[in-house]
Amino acid sequence: MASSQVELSADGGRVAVQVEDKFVRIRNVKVSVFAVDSREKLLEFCFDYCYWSVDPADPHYASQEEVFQDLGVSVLSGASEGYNVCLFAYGQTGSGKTYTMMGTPDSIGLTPRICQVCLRICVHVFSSLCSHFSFLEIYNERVRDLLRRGEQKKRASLRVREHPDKGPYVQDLSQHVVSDCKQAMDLLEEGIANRITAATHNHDASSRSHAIFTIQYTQAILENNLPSETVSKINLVDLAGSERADPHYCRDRLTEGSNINKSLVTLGIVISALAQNSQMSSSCQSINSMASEGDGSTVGSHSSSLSGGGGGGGGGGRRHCFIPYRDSVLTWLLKDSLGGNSKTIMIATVSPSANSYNETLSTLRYAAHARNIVNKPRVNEDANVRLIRELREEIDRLKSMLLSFEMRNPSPSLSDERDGNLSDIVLQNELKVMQMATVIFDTSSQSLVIFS
Ligand SMILES: Nc1ncnc2c1ncn2[C@@H]1O[C@H](COP(=O)(O)OP(=O)(O)OP(=O)(O)O)[C@@H](O)[C@H]1O
Repeated sequence: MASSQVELSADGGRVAVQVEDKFVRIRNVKVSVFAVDSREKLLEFCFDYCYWSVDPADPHYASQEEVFQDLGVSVLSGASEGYNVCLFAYGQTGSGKTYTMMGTPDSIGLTPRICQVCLRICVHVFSSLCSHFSFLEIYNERVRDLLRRGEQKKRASLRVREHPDKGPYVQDLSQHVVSDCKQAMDLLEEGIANRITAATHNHDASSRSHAIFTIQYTQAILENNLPSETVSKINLVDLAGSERADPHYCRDRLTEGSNINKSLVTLGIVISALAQNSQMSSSCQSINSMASEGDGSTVGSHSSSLSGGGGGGGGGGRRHCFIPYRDSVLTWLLKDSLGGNSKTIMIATVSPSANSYNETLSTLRYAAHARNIVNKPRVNEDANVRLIRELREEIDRLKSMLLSFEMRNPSPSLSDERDGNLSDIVLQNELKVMQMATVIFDTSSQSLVIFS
């Protein structure tokens, strides 16, 4: 990209963005090379992956396949390990969010590719198990089902509710069982066609809503000789143009402007608060680990209690920020994806043109913030199977304690009482495990498919 300063972008502006390996550089072309002022001419950002996809003839051009191999494959591997995964595209209008997430008929994007592979895995590996798809849009802070048919279609807006364990969800959102690729592609096309779009100053089919496509992916596995189900959720999100967070945009469409604004502005607040909390936790952890390095006897205990502290407490006497997830429908629905039980990837799409300098810089800063967030994903395993595994681990731990106790105290009179207590606990746990294992076999023998 050595010649990028003199290249012109599609909108006639000078190319102001350079991509090299994991770095994106943005040049402020208004600042003269000789100027002596406080404005910076070149700013650099580092991300996990950076792609250049302006001109297919460019040797550095990143194809949809390349993006899928990096990001789509990690979404699928996260889901197959039992994690919730979220991938969302953020950027100004016309910068390529929908192209990246959905693609075009000639160049399909991440969502159809992920669906296809997901279904292939379900069909070949899990024989009769299949995935559930749903597709919604958030428009003017209202949730619309993009896959609702017939009479039900008339019910315009759906309610968001929150389950104490499963988190926020959309009540009455249609779920579609899909068993082959054709069905999946038809559903995707139907949903995309139902999305609200409009012409904007630089994009004649601009998405005015935030779209969330969800795949619920169920796997049956055999763990410690017990059948178990893990259910992972893949959220694929195509946001409306980020300039809608700017109060000066869309003055003529006041209602739409202000509502889309609300979701995107709240998203910005949530991301920066989460990044701040994550940084605070990591600095507390390093202070604690430095402290415990000086006092070798207690290594580990402090740092593990801190990392388990969730979003509220926090150590070191400093308070974690409140995260206003419920201030907008988008952040409420993506609560887990943004700061909880999910492996999340943010794709920031930018225009290479100098005409979009401010918007591009703000998108890159946004993404740099989001990169600091540390989520706490966990495998969504069956609660009973998890309990059995924990009890078995406890039994093993108690048995080894008993053994070492007996070895250290050969005189029976000293250790009798303690031995008796430990043996009782081991026995009780073993009984619990047996009872639970029987219940799981009884209730699940009809519904689970175990792959060989
Ligand atoms: N990397 C790319 N290669 C080829 N065409 C692209 C690429 N990125 C975007 N486009 C094309 O540019 C146009 C705008 O892209 P797209 O619809 O993805 O923008 P967007 O960010 O989703 O915009 P909006 O927020 O307004 O919906 C589309 O015609 C799309 O096909």
